[in-house]
Amino acid sequence: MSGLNQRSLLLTQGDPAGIGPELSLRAWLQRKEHSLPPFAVLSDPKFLERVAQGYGWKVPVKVVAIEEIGTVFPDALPVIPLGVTVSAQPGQPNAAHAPSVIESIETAVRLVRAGAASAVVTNPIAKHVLYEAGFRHPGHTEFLAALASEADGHAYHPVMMLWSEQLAVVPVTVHIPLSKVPAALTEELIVLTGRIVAREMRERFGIANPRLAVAGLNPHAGENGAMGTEDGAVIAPAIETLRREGIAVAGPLPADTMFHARARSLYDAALAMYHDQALIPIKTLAFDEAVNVTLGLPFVRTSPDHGTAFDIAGKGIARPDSLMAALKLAARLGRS
Ligand SMILES: NC(=O)C1=CN([C@@H]2O[C@H](COP(=O)(O)OP(=O)(O)OC[C@H]3O[C@@H](n4cnc5c(N)ncnc54)[C@H](O)[C@@H]3O)[C@@H](O)[C@H]2O)C=CC1
Ligand SMILES: NCC(=O)COP(=O)(O)O
Repeated sequence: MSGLNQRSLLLTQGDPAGIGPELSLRAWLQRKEHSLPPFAVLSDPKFLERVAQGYGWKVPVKVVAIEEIGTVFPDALPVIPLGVTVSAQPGQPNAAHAPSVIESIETAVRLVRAGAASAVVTNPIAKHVLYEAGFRHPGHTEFLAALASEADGHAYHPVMMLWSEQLAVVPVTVHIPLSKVPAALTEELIVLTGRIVAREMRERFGIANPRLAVAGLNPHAGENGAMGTEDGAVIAPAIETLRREGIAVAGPLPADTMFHARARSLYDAALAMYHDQALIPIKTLAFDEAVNVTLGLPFVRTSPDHGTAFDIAGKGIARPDSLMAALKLAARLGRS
């Protein structure tokens, strides 16, 4: 495998009715001004050509073998074709699109695991559309871990991190209803998540002694038990365990005061107890720059922080910034 090829990234198709296709084309068009690393899209080349034509964008689409990505990328958008044809109207999701969405992810993982490219970058998928087609995984995060486990028999615990220069957040529980969070939140889960975050902040992000901040679950981190018991009974003991292991951890912190600028300067990553506790602060601070990166996998995966945005798909107004940030972060982490 050539060095050039090993630096290439594989970008999945995502939901073809969402903004993923137009963002992939836009990112390629802006490759020079943003010094983007070479990438190939795993999709139907004819579909991408039609999307480009619809906007009047000059994007030559070229079917490539994986080792050609780096050499083709300066002059054409490299595409690795799927075994299915893709036809979709922007803003009109359909469960019939699921096979191409899933095949694109599976193929990217297989190729990266085989060492043929350095990282997987995923375009957004609409989870409910895939569920309609029988998809059993809550989202990419869990699906990618399942694919990795199927391949080598190891049980991976995937950890979702939303990263930006200003803030990195980790939801300890992820794609579950809010009503199920208290029961899902165990000392073991918090410790396991904290260990993975500390390790990968060191090994992948190059932070020698990462500082973690752990949020409480309840108002005022429980107010000494008067406003909830999980903070003292579950979160505090998990923090003690992590500290005994030599990890620098603060908490449980009241979640309402841990995301302002001075508080953020005291830690490298914040562990939040549920999805929105983590994602609201980072999407408010850095919606256009933040990247979703999955920790705990045997390969690098990043993604833009946003979803399929069916409301604006096909209008040509979707911003490619977060996808471009995801491509750059994947290239950086893929080198570690
Ligand atoms: N990594 C992934 O695959 C993700 C997938 N999703 C999926 O996306 C679907 C829609 O989710 P929503 O909560 O509506 O979030 P969304 O991120 O798709 O849209 C939220 C709002 O942000 C706007 N927006 C999103 N991306 C934008 C961009 N690049 N430029 C300009 N405006 C942008 C949209 O127009 C909308 O008003 C859901 O089915 C969800 O499962 C959501 C987040 C991540
Ligand atoms: N809100 C973030 C999100 O849903 C991302 O999920 P995933 O598909 O990356 O697991």
